[in-house]
Amino acid sequence: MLSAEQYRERVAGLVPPMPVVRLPLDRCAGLVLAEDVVAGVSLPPFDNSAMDGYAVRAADLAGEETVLPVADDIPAGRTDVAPLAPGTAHRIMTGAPMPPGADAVVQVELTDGGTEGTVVIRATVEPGRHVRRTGEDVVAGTVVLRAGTPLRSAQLGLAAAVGLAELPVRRAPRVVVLSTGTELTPPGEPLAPGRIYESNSVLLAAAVREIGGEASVLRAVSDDVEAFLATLAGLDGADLLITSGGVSAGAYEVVKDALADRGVEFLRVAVQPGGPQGSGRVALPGGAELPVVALPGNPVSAALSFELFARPALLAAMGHTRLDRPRATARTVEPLSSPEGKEQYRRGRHDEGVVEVVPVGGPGSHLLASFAESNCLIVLPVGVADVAGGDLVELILLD
Ligand SMILES: Nc1nc2c(c(=O)[nH]1)N[C@H]1C(S)=C(S)[C@@H](COP(=O)(O)OP(=O)(O)OC[C@H]3O[C@@H](n4cnc5c(N)ncnc54)[C@H](O)[C@@H]3O)O[C@H]1N2
Ligand code: MOO
Repeated sequence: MLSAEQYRERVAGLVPPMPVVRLPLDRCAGLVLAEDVVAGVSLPPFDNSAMDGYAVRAADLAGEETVLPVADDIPAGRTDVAPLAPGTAHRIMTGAPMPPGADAVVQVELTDGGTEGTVVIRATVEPGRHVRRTGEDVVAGTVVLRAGTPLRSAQLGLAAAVGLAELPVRRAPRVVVLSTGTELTPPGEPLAPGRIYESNSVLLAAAVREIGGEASVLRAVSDDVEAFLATLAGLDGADLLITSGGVSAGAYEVVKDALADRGVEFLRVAVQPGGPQGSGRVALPGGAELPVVALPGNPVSAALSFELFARPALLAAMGHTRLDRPRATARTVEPLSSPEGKEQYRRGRHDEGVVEVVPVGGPGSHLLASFAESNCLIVLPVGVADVAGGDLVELILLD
């Protein structure tokens, strides 16, 4: 039996790094930058005003009130800005280029707001006041975003600000999710006796999309090996197949029966939930090799197996270097027990400061509602059988 850590390493090697592609900015959110990006322009690209007001020479202002002639009006976007003559002011708007010769801006609230003719300025200012200097934020020719940076809104805004329309990224992995089980009925349809609604494919596809992957769901296949193998025929472009169900010890273990002789190893991992697992590479009818992670069918087992094994593998393939969720320690308000020799993951809700954690529901891997209610996992490592109320436990923070 492999430990959770050993199995995680095995699955990590399954999905190769995604190819680098150039994508328009609006398709880059959630992906990882593949190359350093150099700014073609400085930010700001020119000295400009930080306030609506008047561009002046600071030395021209003296005493409580100065009256200056207003020689020009500079809205943002103007490109033909005349120099400021000594002893005059230009009305200027936020973001407009500073006129040559001016060294400060007086905000309009400190003036009489005069436009034609003259302005009365009721303040003095130091040189540089309310002027945003060229290159203060970014200097043209320098690296603004490093390879390996996860691209979120702030990074994409910066790329656009330095004039880039697209970025080199590792493309999203294409993950096919396939759940198996003759008992499964798609949600929305009437439920016959002995059947249950299919939920794993919805949960797993959402979990793939949450980390920026592309997920497509194949209709749940029945426990029929031929039907299962037939679905593999159309999977040439996929980067990973995630199956759920059919991997344990029963008489109708469709995934195991179909794939055990085709490159997928089925084994037990010392975790609960998530004991029975399968992983490997399957040769597709077209000749390509498809990485497969075969997860157990119990809903919480499938979810946790994705969390512990498939998620880090996909994140690494996308170019992420931080593969783990944040962890914390907190006091459990209730006692907990765990099967010896297994790493157990209990569901819990921590309070805002992550001081205390309330275990939610029991350890059973069918308890999907308590999983949905939780915002963390409580890790009970191998060797820990009993934890008393008030003891410190390690948490994986999910929110
Ligand atoms: N004799 C043994 N029986 C079982 C063992 C074992 O070691 N010996 N292991 C148990 C553990 S632990 C798990 S986990 C499950 C894993 O079983 P399978 O991966 O073969 O999954 P199934 O039998 O197909 O389903 C298990 C359970 O989950 C429900 N299920 C399956 N798929 C879905 C889905 N897409 N949406 C919602 N619910 C699903 C299914 O109806 C079953 O109730 O095996 C134990 N048994
Ligand atoms: O490993 Mo199973 O996932 O305990 O229910």
